[in-house]
Amino acid sequence: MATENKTEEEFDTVFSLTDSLELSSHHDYGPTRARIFKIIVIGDSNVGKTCLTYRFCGGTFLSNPEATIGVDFRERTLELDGESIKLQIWDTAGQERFRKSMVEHYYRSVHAVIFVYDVTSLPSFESIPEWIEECSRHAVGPLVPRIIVGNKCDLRELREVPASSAQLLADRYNYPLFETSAKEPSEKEHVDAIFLTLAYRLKSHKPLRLKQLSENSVRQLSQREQEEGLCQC
Ligand SMILES: Nc1nc2c(ncn2[C@@H]2O[C@H](COP(=O)(O)OP(=O)(O)OP(=O)(O)O)[C@@H](O)[C@H]2O)c(=O)[nH]1
Repeated sequence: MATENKTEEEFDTVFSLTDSLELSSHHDYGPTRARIFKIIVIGDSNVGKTCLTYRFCGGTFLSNPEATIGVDFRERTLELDGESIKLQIWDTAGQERFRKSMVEHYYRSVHAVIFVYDVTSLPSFESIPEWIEECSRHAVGPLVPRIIVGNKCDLRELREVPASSAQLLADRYNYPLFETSAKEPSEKEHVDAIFLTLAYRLKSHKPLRLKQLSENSVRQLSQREQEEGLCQC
């Protein structure tokens, strides 16, 4: 899906929804009685933020997305243990020129953050600490769950970021790590698992057992490593 400039009216609608979330935190219900959670997806340009969110919300892969300008919004409602949870996903622009006027809005009342890098681009991985730092600068609280995602695992020959380096970074921050591909149809469940992990965390308000999740993701990675050779996805 091509991203496009949002009209002021569209932004106002979303921001007023976000403002209302701010008033009562996690206990907000939309008209369908679903609790609504705002998740932002951030990372360098071209790492696949739009494709990942579209894969989760739309089910398919966007082969030719345009660069995101400002922010794009997608939603998906999940039924978890008999409860409706609506994830409002903010797909943000990676390019500085398309994001600077919007940054304050991204971080306002955020419930969870997904940091994305591209496994075929070392610079995009090296930027992750800067994105984490930006989050902290915008007063995203330490209890707001965060996940690191390495995308484009299907490009096996082009991988520049070893899974082991990514795991070291994830361990340093104690965030779960997922590696996946928005493109590979067989990875759809893995993409869903990223968002589901956050949804369960937000639903339960319980601290994530980060170490365990981290170990699980390593186990998944190494199992796949054995199965598929180089690529961990
Ligand atoms: N091979 C492969 N290509 C991908 C994958 N995910 C995204 N792409 C491609 O990478 C390019 C950038 O994808 P986007 O989703 O627009 O990246 P973005 O991070 O949203 O970029 P900005 O909007 O500029 O911040 C597009 O050409 C996608 O088709 C993936 O998992 N595998």
